[in-house]
Amino acid sequence: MFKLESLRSGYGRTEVLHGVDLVVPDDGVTTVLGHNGAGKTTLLKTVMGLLPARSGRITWDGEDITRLSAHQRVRRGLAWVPQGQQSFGTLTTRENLLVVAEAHPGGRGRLDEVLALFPALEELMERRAGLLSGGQRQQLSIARALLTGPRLLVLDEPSEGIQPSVVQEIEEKIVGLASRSGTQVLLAEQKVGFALNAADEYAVLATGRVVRAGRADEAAVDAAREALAV
Ligand SMILES: Nc1ncnc2c1ncn2[C@@H]1O[C@H](COP(=O)(O)OP(=O)(O)OP(=O)(O)O)[C@@H](O)[C@H]1O
Repeated sequence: MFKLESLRSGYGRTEVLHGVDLVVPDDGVTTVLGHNGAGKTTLLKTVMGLLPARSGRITWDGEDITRLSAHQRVRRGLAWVPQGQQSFGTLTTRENLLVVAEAHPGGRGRLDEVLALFPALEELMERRAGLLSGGQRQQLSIARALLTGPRLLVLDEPSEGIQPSVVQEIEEKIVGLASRSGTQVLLAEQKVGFALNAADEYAVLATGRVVRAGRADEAAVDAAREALAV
């Protein structure tokens, strides 16, 4: 289990997260819901080690990883898909994949498996990433992260700026990742439908505090909407 306990972090003198508790179950998906500025990206960056925790703990299968560098966390199996479908725009899809595949042990061997998950990318291998649609770029971003062979995939607003039909496809891939290949997923979202369809657990974040959390069952939709409306 991946666990955050009383996690605090922020920027300069400003504390943004004021003691966040959260779990990502084994083989499971946890989504963090919240409006713009609630602290979702700050939370994910602290999980990745891109921002230091000021206090509190991050543990993974019992190991305290709170003070590990981002690099050490990646080596333990964390992978990061940042907001905004980031990739190298002037490189082709193939080059974008190979840059990651070659930098990680076993990356090349995972290429076929990852392309089987995102077959749309196979037809776009020679196209520059900068010319792909938002949905295609998002698939490329997730594929790049999967080439590292992660045990926990961290995604920041994967549905942002993507047309609804593709959002559903990405949602299905994320659910499949957790249930079929046992990859844990932690994702931040603003869209309640997407967030809860894909998730086993959810937490609603408001001004850096968890104001609602629980199983992502049918009752969660109303509970999450109510918490977001406050
Ligand atoms: N680099 C930074 N320096 C200072 N303050 C920051 C920085 N990045 C974010 N903040 C502030 O931290 C707070 C939380 O921002 P954060 O980006 O974590 O929210 P979010 O929930 O991810 O929002 P969004 O959905 O808009 O990405 C906001 O008040 C924001 O202004």
